[in-house]
Amino acid sequence: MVVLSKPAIEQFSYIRNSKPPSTLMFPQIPLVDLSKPDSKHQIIKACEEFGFFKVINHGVPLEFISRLEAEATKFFSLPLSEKEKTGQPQPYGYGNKRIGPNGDVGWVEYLLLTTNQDSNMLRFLSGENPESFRFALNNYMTAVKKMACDLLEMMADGLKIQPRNVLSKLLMDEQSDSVFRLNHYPPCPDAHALNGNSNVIGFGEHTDPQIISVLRSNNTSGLQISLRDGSWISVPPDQFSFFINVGDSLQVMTNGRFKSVKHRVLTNSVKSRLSMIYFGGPPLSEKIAPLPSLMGGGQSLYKEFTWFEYKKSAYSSRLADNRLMHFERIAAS
Ligand SMILES: C=C1C[C@]23C[C@@]1(O)CC[C@H]2[C@@]12CC[C@H](O)[C@@](C)(C(=O)O1)[C@H]2[C@@H]3C(=O)O
Ligand SMILES: O=C(O)CCC(=O)C(=O)O
Ligand SMILES: [Fe+2]
Repeated sequence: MVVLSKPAIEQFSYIRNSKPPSTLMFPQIPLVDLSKPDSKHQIIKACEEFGFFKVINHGVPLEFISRLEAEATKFFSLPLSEKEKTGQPQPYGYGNKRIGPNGDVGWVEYLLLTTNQDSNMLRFLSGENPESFRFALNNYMTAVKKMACDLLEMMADGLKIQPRNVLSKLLMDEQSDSVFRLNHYPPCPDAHALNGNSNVIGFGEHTDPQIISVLRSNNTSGLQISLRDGSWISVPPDQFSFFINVGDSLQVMTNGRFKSVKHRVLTNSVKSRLSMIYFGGPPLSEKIAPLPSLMGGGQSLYKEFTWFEYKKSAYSSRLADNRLMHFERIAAS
């Protein structure tokens, strides 16, 4: 990570904390225990109320998680010139502070990869031992994709939709346009010194455009989600669990019954944060529309569009923009 001088750090956005961090902690993040028989109902409730939940007893081997964390830590510890050999994230590669193509910045460096075998995402990797990095990525991504598909099937069951693979088959498709991201947020010690009671933005507020996102981080706090009333709550970190985001596409497919969750990451002044996120997306040609059984005889809240069209529009937007707004159908009065 490039070390910024004080004037340069001022280009980052700050969040002023009105309350001390402890009172911002919110313990009631929905918790889904996949070993319990009623977990599908918990999932539906969480997707409707928060668009977000935490998963335990997930079945992803801890060894896959710690192996990838070790490889990612090694990669981000390389000199900048080495990391840059991976190529710029256009759209896949190594990125530093600039997020997306439209001027967003954050106190973060990252690796963005496609999971599509055809595109041979792993050729983007550089570093000392790309083979062991590839191996760790493959094991982790296979296990997390399987969990994402299991969750989507439980959602279909809970929503009484048949066949139960109606959502998961989009991730299983060979042409699935899924993405994998490793984010490294170095400590940002200058934030408090410069601005007193405030935090620097690591990753600005946004919703994820895909169907479902599966996030795992180390034990450093920073992730926040926005509630319906617009307030932000901190998600206590848990390195042994996964956090699930409803994406914009799943909001549309459930005709607004599930809500995509607005989230952001604040930097920590002492510890670095490392997160790994699988964004499960459909094939580019897939039509994103409400599932017929969720229309209840009513109208779709959204215009018809393909994932290609939505992605194109998303990539011409800023991080905090409401991307779904352009695809909402105006209700006839
Ligand atoms: C500013 C942007 C970064 C982003 C593409 C976009 O134009 C708007 C959506 C952003 C987002 C958020 C979720 C994922 O991290 C991501 C990979 C995605 O699919 O959409 C990022 C994009 C990115 O970093 O390129
Ligand atoms: O790094 C994190 O914890 C979340 C980042 C995020 O929301 C994203 O990459 O889309
Ligand atoms: Fe996100």
